[in-house]
Amino acid sequence: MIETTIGLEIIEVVEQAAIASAKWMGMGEKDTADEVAVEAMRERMNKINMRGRIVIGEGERDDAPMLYIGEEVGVCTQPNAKDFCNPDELIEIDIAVDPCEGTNLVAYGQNGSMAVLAISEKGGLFAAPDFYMKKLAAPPAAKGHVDINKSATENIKILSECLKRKPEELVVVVMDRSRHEDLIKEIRAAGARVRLISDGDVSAALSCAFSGTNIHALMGIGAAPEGVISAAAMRCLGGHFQGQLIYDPAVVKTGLIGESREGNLARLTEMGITDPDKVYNAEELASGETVLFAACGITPGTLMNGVRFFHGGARTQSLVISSQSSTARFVDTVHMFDKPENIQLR
Ligand SMILES: O=C(COP(=O)(O)O)[C@@H](O)[C@H](O)[C@H](O)[C@H](O)COP(=O)(O)O
Ligand SMILES: [Mn+2]
Ligand SMILES: [Mn+2]
Repeated sequence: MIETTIGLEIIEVVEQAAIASAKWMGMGEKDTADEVAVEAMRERMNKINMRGRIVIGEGERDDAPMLYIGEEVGVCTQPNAKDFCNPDELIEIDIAVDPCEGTNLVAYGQNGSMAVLAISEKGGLFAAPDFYMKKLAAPPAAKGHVDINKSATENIKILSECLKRKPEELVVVVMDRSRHEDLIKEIRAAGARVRLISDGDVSAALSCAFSGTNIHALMGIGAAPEGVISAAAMRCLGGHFQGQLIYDPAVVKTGLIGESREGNLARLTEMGITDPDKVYNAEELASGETVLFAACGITPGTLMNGVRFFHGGARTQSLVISSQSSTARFVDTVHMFDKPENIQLR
């Protein structure tokens, strides 16, 4: 239902955000790389005949005025909507966005950044606070076998059995943060190899669902909003994803959560989260009947190329995943800005 309503327009949404941000690649200005992506994403989204509401957006972390949580997007949410569409005929949809996932990666010209979003019917995406989240992602063959409550050692053994690989043939992605020192030691001691990333754990989670990426698991703590977006993709792809909110500042001493455990717990209660220790699986974080996910590479990544500019145009690569049609479409697009003289085949 959602897929036919919005069609392939969401590809353009992530493409426009990625192109805008890629213009700032390597310029050392992370805020600008982020802002232009947000603006481009919002502008294109507001041209779609839909009644959308942002449930995960820019607001909390960056105090940004656009694509904030609760913002209504789409032609059919505008005051003059009735001139263009019949809003009553359209279902309301919830949208989780990260227009520039990996702002540091873009600013410093490093791999793994993307413009990304997830969509579902109203209430179909967990409205996660901008807290941390402990995450475990793994390939479909290990779904339901690995478990975030088990130790990394146990999970590596399970992964090894499910994927029919020796531990040393496994690669686990972990964010390069001091909070992961013990985790990294444990993974290595269990025989698996560790790929450390400075940012961009959505790309890492997603990569677990595709064989051939040489990424077999994501372990450790990243941001909760990115966890929901990753879960949306993993749910559609049948991959394993679990997430658990982190509210205790003793676990992650800096960053997204407040300084008091009690204050953080109170905030979760206010948001209606009654069991703060709950382990959510992909189907709970993205529970809607229909879930769509779209991403476009800004800088090169495991699954998608980054934006490549040429004289008069650009080429992008996106990934659109739908639970409705059970498809994962890799979309390669040539954008012709000024009638380029030369369009390369690949
Ligand atoms: O790397 C990330 C940054 O995202 P963005 O702000 O959109 O560029 C995310 O993939 C991480 O999940 C997460 O935001 C990060 O782990 C939280 O930041 P930190 O406190 O540096 O670990
Ligand atoms: Mn992000
Ligand atoms: Mn971002």
